[in-house]
Amino acid sequence: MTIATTSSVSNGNMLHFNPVLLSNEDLQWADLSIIDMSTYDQGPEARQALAKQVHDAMTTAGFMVLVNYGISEEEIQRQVDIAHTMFERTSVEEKTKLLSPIKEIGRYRGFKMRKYWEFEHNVTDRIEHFNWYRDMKSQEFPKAMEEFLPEVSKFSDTVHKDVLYKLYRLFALSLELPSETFVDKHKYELHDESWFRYMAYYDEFTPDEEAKLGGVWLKGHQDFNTLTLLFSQPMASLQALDDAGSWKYIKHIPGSLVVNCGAYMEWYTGGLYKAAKHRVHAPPKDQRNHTRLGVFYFNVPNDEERPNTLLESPVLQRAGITERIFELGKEPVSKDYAHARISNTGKTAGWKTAAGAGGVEYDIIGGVKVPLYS
Ligand SMILES: O=C(O)CCC(=O)C(=O)O
Ligand SMILES: [Fe+2]
Repeated sequence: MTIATTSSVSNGNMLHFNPVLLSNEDLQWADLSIIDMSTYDQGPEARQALAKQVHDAMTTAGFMVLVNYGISEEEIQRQVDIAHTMFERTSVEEKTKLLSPIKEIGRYRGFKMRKYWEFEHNVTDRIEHFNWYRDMKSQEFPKAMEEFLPEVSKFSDTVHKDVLYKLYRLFALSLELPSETFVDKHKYELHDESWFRYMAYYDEFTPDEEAKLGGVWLKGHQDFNTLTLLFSQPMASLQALDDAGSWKYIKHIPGSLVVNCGAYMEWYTGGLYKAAKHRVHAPPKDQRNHTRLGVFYFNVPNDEERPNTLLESPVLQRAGITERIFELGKEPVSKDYAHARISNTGKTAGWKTAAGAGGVEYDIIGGVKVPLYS
């Protein structure tokens, strides 16, 4: 068994996480659009050009990479350091006390410990995560995070009210919808099941376990939420499935933000925008034996929203989309569907089935067909 080494040095009250060095191996990279947000406030033409890029990225891979979006590389590293400090300094007893009520009520707030998700051939995951709501007063945090809570709160607010809202305004523009269409469905002030996450993948499968999983650390899937924001990390590990059926690594651009289209955005656009098919694979040899530690935001609509196709979009109309994904009034309710998806992740037959390369299995969750990719 390999021992995952997480190199860290102490900096006052804080541990510093040393990210793995970039790989020198010749890897197959996904060809994703890079969107430079520095032009967002440079007038209607510049914004229209960004919206066009969003449209093109979302109608193809369902992935895009933002640069110059207002959060620096240092600020991301600071969040990773807080995550590292918190994971290292929180006892198993405290983590157990703050366990996510995943099974009980399908909610992520709190910790998911390793080995909870069940994958192929009876192998369980090696992923630990801690999740929080943007209304941070509504939950308990581990003690080791307490002194950092004001800055975590500031970071979370900026991600939602600045980065995400700008993105939603670009999405609306790209669909020729009123500017606040998506902002109004994902209001900062209202409650929903969106979750921020610190997520650690420990490189500690036995060779036998890893062989049973074909080197896959998290099976190919689509996120169910509207958009996922993944702060880029140096370990080559996240992969996108391209149209030719090949998995390609997503290249690290320091300080960038990987944006992933989820199922709700696919529903809102009647399938015009594609929920990104992605997975997490073991890194190349020169990045082994290092923990992969990242920061994420998974955004879902406010609790009472019922995501369905926005047929009023002239872009959808021109694309010939005339039917809603759900009959009016039969759409899942955001808070209920989140419950169904969260409680079933890593637990259904689809997650446990080894279909072989290129295979797709389906679970039915909340009446919706949910694919998993091998
Ligand atoms: O770890 C990553 O980069 C992606 C994680 C992921 O796909 C998920 O949690 O849904
Ligand atoms: Fe995902």
